[in-house]
Amino acid sequence: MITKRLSELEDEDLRSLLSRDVGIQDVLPAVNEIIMEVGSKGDEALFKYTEKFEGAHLDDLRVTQEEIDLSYDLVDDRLLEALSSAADHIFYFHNEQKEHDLWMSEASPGVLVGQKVVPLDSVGAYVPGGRAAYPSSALMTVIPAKVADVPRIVVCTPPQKDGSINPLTLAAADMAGADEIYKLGGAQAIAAMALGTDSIERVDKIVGPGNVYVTAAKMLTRGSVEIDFPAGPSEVLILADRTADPGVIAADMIAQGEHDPKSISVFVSLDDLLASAVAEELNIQAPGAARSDIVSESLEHSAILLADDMDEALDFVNAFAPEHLEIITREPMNVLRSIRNAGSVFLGKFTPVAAGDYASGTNHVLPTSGYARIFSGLNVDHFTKKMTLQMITDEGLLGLEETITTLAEAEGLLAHAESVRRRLEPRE
Ligand SMILES: NC(=O)c1ccc[n+]([C@@H]2O[C@H](COP(=O)([O-])OP(=O)(O)OC[C@H]3O[C@@H](n4cnc5c(N)ncnc54)[C@H](O)[C@@H]3O)[C@@H](O)[C@H]2O)c1
Ligand SMILES: N[C@H](CO)Cc1c[nH]c[nH+]1
Ligand SMILES: [Zn+2]
Repeated sequence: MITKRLSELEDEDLRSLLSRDVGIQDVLPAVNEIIMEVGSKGDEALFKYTEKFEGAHLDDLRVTQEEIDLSYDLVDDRLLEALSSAADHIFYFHNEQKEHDLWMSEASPGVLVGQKVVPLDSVGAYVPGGRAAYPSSALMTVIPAKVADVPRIVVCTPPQKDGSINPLTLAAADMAGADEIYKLGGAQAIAAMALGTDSIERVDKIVGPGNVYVTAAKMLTRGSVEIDFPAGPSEVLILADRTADPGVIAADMIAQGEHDPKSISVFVSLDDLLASAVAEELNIQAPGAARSDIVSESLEHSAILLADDMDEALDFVNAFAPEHLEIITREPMNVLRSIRNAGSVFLGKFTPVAAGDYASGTNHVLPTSGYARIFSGLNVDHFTKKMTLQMITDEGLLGLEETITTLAEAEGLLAHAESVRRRLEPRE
């Protein structure tokens, strides 16, 4: 764990914090081999890798309706209620986020311009399931696709050793509205959805989080398929002043660390005493964490950084571009004004990342490794495309004639100019 003043960070430490190398480069050759094999051998490769990585021997990858029905029987009612409450909030938020299907507006007399939003034909949602089961990610990936009205939503998630899918994940995928569910994980799942096999018809776009193998596969198959963005090992940056509770900050760092040994938690403190108190709290809480092995590996490459003032802290936050940003200060909304790069922002001391992970309704599939500089988290727009529209009257075209013909002639494209003039000439 790096514990330093921001101004005293070595260049190398700063570079490594900002670049967050989670080892994608190291796994590229192995992942590429898996993708090539799925491309050449199809289902045969999928069965082979499922046996190798999940230890499950399968004859069929598609989940049956009986298995879906059984999953509801296997899951406790209390869990189903929690799923359904989370789903309600996620539907609410994404319905609010949805753009108008169609609009037209008069740019100048007789010139109507507009836009029609159209859902993609098919999407594949990857739902992780290696070190933990992620029913919540089934809701987060399928619900926005449903809200966008995508007609074919495919889910892939790794099976357990006995060949079944975690029943809560299965119930969540079904409850959210998945049309096809496959027992398939890792790079082989991404390759199957991108390239298609006898069992799985290819999709137009793949979304969803995953470990380095999944993220590397999404990056390598881009070209055959569109992807959302790299959503790899989870991360949090907490920015806090002396009003914050050190025990809460440590708990939130540990919560993110329990996802993956490659997860990273950074605390930027505006107060020296608070920084030491958080370090102490981490020492107390981390050994007792349920997944203490994963947490301690994650904390090794995490950091507590001391800022001299708010400006220095904000420059670092924007350069780091965290997946999750918690702002626990006296006036979090004031701080928000200066934030440009973060996947999702959690404002105030009663707003833990876990609320967004499960229940408040915002999406928890978010860009990691600094990609929040250029990508937005998963949202309804990821499942749609926009067609522009125009409808022009004779009066409108007359008003545009001079601009069109002048520019068309300047480009030497005289037929363009003629296509306008011809419409405006009186017919004999
Ligand atoms: N950024 C986000 O939005 C977000 C959201 C939720 C979860 N996550 C992240 O998703 C990840 C989930 O990871 P996970 O491992 O639990 O599940 P996972 O489903 O992503 O990965 C499991 C798969 O990895 C493959 N795999 C494992 N070892 C391999 C090897 N040596 N070679 C090739 N393939 C191998 C296997 O096929 C296995 O099915 C975590 O890193 C978590 O932080 C990110
Ligand atoms: N924090 C994860 C996103 O990085 C999402 C998640 C799912 N379950 C629990 N947490
Ligand atoms: Zn989480």
